[in-house]
Amino acid sequence: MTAKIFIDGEHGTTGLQIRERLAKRDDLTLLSLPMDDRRDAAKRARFLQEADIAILCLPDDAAREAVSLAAGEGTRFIDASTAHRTADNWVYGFAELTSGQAERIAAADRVANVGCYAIGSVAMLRPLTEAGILPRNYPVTINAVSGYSGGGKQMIAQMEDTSRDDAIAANHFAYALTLAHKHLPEIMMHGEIARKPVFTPAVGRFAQGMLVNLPLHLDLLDSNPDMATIHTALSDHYAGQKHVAIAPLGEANTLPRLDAEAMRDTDDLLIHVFGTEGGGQINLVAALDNLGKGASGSAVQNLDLMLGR
Ligand SMILES: NC(=O)C1=CN([C@@H]2O[C@H](COP(=O)(O)OP(=O)(O)OC[C@H]3O[C@@H](n4cnc5c(N)ncnc54)[C@H](OP(=O)(O)O)[C@@H]3O)[C@@H](O)[C@H]2O)C=CC1
Ligand SMILES: CC(=O)N[C@@H](CCC(=O)OP(=O)(O)O)C(=O)O
Repeated sequence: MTAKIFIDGEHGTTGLQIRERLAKRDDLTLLSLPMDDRRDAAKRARFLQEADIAILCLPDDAAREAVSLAAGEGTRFIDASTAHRTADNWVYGFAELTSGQAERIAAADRVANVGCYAIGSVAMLRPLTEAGILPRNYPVTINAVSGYSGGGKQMIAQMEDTSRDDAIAANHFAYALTLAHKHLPEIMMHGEIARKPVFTPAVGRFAQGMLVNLPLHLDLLDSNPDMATIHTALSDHYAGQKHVAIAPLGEANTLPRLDAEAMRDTDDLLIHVFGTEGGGQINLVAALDNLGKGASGSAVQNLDLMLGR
């Protein structure tokens, strides 16, 4: 029997990408609302109740509402919004997070899909905190740049349509300048760090792609590790994984630059360990597509786990 899937918000940026990934699947039946009905609560409720799994690609409040619209109907959820990423009774939808996470997702009724900056950050933090290399109270700094599709339909329009009153002219801008970005609780909880990071995201004039930088002073880490120790800890953590990989050590000597669009149109995340041996510092950099492993790609990976595919 095919599984019934409803993408609530399928006409938005994340929803469209999930629909494209699922379109050719014959093991699924997609319940689909026309664009004009996308905000019709009664029609959404019908599909939310009928679906085996509903994937929510909505703003936070609408995602919470969608869960309540299907209350008691046995629908399983994957929520792409920020609403449930640190909530009790929701499993965090990063299958490679730690041992057993893929199995927890497979068994879950409620999966909170990852945030794009958050998965980049957590993917680098968690192996180091788990290995006892990064003290949980380390003063973490995270700098990142995202493609503008990370801001959804609104930011895409602001970046692409210069005639709009709210058009954005900048080619590259920093934001979240009050240091209170909504991904911070998620990064802290799943990265297992105790001190709030200084997180400065930015957006560039490209549609999809992301670099997340985590610079570290090696003498402030436990046992003053060298670059190879960090590289090994990351490689061991993700050994055998298909969607998370660690680039070879020493790349900094051969790569003149790192393209923020390097992982565009993939569902994979690639971690680099940059620095100079003996230099006392490293910069870990996660490269991903904000709509791939940062959103829609992860959602489909979680869906497959939940369906036992
Ligand atoms: N873009 C990205 O890279 C990522 C996004 N996410 C998260 O995924 C979710 C969706 O984001 P994104 O796809 O970018 O956003 P978009 O704005 O592109 O799409 C959201 C969709 O939801 C619809 N919608 C809004 N409010 C309601 C409502 N009350 N009832 C029904 N439908 C509604 C919108 O319709 P309308 O056109 O009428 O506004 C639109 O179709 C967000 O929570 C976002 O934070 C997560 C990771 C990365
Ligand atoms: C470029 C841009 O605006 N990015 C979004 C985050 C995108 C993302 O991860 O989505 P969630 O909102 O679901 O966490 C932001 O900073 O708010």
